[in-house]
Amino acid sequence: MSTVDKMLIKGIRSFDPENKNVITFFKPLTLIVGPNGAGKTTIIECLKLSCTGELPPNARSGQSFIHDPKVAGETETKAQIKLRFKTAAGKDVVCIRSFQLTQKASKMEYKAIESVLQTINPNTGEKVCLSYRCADMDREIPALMGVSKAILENVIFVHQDEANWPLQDPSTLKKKFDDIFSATRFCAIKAIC
Ligand SMILES: Nc1ncnc2c1ncn2[C@@H]1O[C@H](COP(=O)(O)OP(=O)(O)OP(=O)(O)O)[C@@H](O)[C@H]1O
Repeated sequence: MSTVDKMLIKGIRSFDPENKNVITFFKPLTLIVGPNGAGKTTIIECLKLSCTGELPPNARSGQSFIHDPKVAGETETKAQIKLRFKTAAGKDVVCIRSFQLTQKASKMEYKAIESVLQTINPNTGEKVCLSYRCADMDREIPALMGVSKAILENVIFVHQDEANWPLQDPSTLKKKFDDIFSATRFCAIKAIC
């Protein structure tokens, strides 16, 4: 079974860009407790983004997900999420995703600037790069974890704003079930008697 070990968050929502906030996850369970606005949802959002590449539903294409530079009187925030997990095969893997939010003349500009997926050689401790491309990482991480992207997005790290999807309209529900059960990978067979 794959396990999430540690996550570093810098410059995401209320997480300060100047400090390295590290969350360590414990076995068999980690409870995240805190007052309203403390950042509990942000932790789940960062786990989901790290594993699937998907921004939260209320992120305004990334702009409201990155710590607002105006809070510190700056014009730019550099943000990073670093996730360390063990694959289903027991290998240590690190995923690093970096972002930037810049105040331009009339609007804020969000950019995903670099990403890297590394594995750690257990004998030497040396880091070996598996991928630099976001699209490859978004595919490779669920495969390394042994969990589909649809399960990570809709079940394990489901966002609180989207948690009622089982009660949504029939077409949304069908699409989610098709994704979860990979129905689109199989051709439909209908028997007529
Ligand atoms: N772009 C941003 N820049 C700076 N701070 C932000 C930004 N977006 C959101 N915040 C702050 O981040 C915090 C978001 O917290 P989050 O929703 O993760 O908290 P929570 O612990 O899940 O709260 P609740 O219990 O109310 O669900 C809030 O305090 C909000 O004001």
